[in-house]
Amino acid sequence: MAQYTRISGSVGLITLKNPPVNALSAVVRQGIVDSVERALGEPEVKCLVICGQSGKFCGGADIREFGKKMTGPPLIPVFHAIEAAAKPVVAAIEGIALGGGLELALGCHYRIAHSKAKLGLPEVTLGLLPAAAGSQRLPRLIGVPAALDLITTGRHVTAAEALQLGIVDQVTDHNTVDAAVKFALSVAGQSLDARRISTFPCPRLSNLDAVFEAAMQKVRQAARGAIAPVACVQAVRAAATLPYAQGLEREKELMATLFTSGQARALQYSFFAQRAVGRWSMPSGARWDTSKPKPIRKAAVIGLGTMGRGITVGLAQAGLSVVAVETQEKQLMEAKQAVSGMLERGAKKRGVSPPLGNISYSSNIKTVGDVDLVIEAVFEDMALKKEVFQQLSAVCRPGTFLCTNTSGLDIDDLASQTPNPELVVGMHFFAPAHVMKLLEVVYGPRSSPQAVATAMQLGKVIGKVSVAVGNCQGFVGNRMLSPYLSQANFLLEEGATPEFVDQVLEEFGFAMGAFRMSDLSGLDVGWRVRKAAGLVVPGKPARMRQGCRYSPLGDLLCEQGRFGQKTGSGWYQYDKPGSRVAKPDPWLHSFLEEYRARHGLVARRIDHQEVLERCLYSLINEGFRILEEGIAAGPEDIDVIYVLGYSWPRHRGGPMFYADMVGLTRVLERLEFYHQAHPDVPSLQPCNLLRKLVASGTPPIHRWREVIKKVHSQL
Ligand SMILES: CCCCCCC[C@H](O)CC(=O)SCCNC(=O)CCNC(=O)[C@H](O)C(C)(C)COP(=O)([O-])OP(=O)([O-])OC[C@H]1O[C@@H](n2cnc3c(N)ncnc32)[C@H](O)[C@@H]1OP(=O)([O-])[O-]
Repeated sequence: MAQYTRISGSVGLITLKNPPVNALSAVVRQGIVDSVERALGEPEVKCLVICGQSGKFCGGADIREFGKKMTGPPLIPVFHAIEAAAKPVVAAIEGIALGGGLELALGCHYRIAHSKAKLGLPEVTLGLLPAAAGSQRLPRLIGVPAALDLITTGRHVTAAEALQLGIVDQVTDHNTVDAAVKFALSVAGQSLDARRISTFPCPRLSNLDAVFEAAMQKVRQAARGAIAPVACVQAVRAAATLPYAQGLEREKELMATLFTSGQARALQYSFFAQRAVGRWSMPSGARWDTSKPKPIRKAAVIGLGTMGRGITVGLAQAGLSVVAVETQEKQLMEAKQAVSGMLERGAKKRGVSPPLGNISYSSNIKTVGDVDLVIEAVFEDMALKKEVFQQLSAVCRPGTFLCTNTSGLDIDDLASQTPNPELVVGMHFFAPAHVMKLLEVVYGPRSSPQAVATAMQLGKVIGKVSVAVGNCQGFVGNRMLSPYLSQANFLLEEGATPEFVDQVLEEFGFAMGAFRMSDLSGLDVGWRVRKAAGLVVPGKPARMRQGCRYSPLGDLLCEQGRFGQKTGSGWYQYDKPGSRVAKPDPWLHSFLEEYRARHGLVARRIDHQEVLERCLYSLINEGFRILEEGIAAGPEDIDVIYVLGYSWPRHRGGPMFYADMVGLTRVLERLEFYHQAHPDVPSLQPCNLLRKLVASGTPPIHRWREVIKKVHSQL
């Protein structure tokens, strides 16, 4: 709702009340209309102030209403009524003014912001554009280049930047509503002719075409198939070239296309999924709302390689006290220098001082005796990790949580090295650990709910989106990647090239195709895992392992020392070791030809559809298996992992959302087709849960949990 009160007799105060972010729901919109009308009708009222309750101005349109039947007054006329008012209307912006929230403020005659407020038009991140006249008013207020930047990136700006850009008129460190009331009284009675943004001409640009061409090129490059950023540029162009009323029409047209697009649905699903993963649950019945985390004040990181350094930086930046341990003195010194550099660069960017004092460095593991939680981040080697866990059990005080940063090793096996396995959880960070948003929190069968809650909470404190998942080979992300990569390899055996497979996957929206990504992460990583799993056995029949089809192509490249970018060659060739520019490699092409000839394989023409379906559907099928086994609690968990950790195109929601969009019946049919053609590839065999979902009438994704629950109850 919107509450109307009178302040100092002559100020009408409208307070938006719709927790948690005062979104502009139908009731709020109606409340604004009624309150404005009332204030304008009261002769004693000289001016109006609009604010939001609980220190939040407004988080924009109510996203929960999208896709439902529209009720209540539409936003544009509401904002026009405010702008047309004969009494000054001042927006008192505390906390946030985002999307429709900022558009509401732009409809007001003046804007006063608290110094800690954040403002922005993030609609593009939801697959939309600022369609309550934001795309038309903002360029008129701050000029085309600045508006293009804000609208196409959706970035939030601080109050200070908003003041500099001319979005707000005043910034205060004190009570914003008081400041706005005072300000409103000071301008009461003055002409408002120069305050109505919709009447402003858009500032002229001599190089208009060049500016828009450059903007379009930039978004097309960054967007990888996303349509909203392109529509945002088109809407701003309308503001720059058309009268306001026509610009609004164009904005409406563009919004209509976006609103009904699958991309907007995917991005909005992704928004809610990222929040839903915080409400985790375990098959044991333990849940986020019944498991209390223990506060962590002091943590230790063991092993200061690339991952350990990033984790140390993340913890220190979040204000925690960190003991950073590396047993070799020389490596310890190198790590200290690297960590300090990372902290200094990060602090410079954020305009704060680097939290160097939060970290104490040590070469002695005994120094972690008084910490609340340890994150072990030594080399991915089970024997080494076990040794470290045994040492930690001896030196840590009782009750210390022991976490391991691993991308796939058995958490329970490690936990068995300690007298208190309930205190052990996995924390799978993604490189670079201080930058990547994703954290897989892996619980073993003996991890306590409190240990999981603590790791999840710690993830939140250091700015991660944490997803709780069960213990299995590769957890969720890497386990699903395995059949995807296998298919990519099989396609090469059958006639494709790495360039073609990557091109198809990149056109789909991945930042990098399977082979470019493998070259970047290092081919030796998977080789080591396959060796440990007993798959790389010289002398075995080359293309079968444990009764299933196996491609040794990656192993053969590693045997040649081709580990990817770091060695200057892998699936591609590079100018020099470490170079990032991948070039097709004639050597690789002849190697593939020889390989096919040696194994009697005849290259055939493989089309886009086959590459996409085999790579993606096998990955999705593994996702269904993961859900069936209860390793992930719901499809949102998998989708968040893939969007944040594996560069799955955000505008496609995630693999499970994509399956829903394609249609589960179609996914099932195609998997059946490919499994018939490749009966020795078990990952192409449709899993039970997928069959059950189809049999139960292909419910939409938000209802899958009901079917999953039934499957679990039958087990
Ligand atoms: C043809 C039709 C014409 C339409 C006209 C277009 C109008 C306009 O241009 C479109 C928009 O405004 S688009 C909108 C543009 N605005 C945006 O894109 C802003 C989106 N929001 C954000 O970026 C962040 O939530 C904040 C920074 C606001 C708070 O961050 P934080 O402090 O870390 O908190 P948190 O954990 O993130 O959220 C807490 C709870 O609030 C919930 N919720 C949040 N916003 C919501 C909303 N607008 N709505 C509903 N709910 C919203 C959120 O789900 C969560 O619920 P849960 O049940 O507890 O899980």
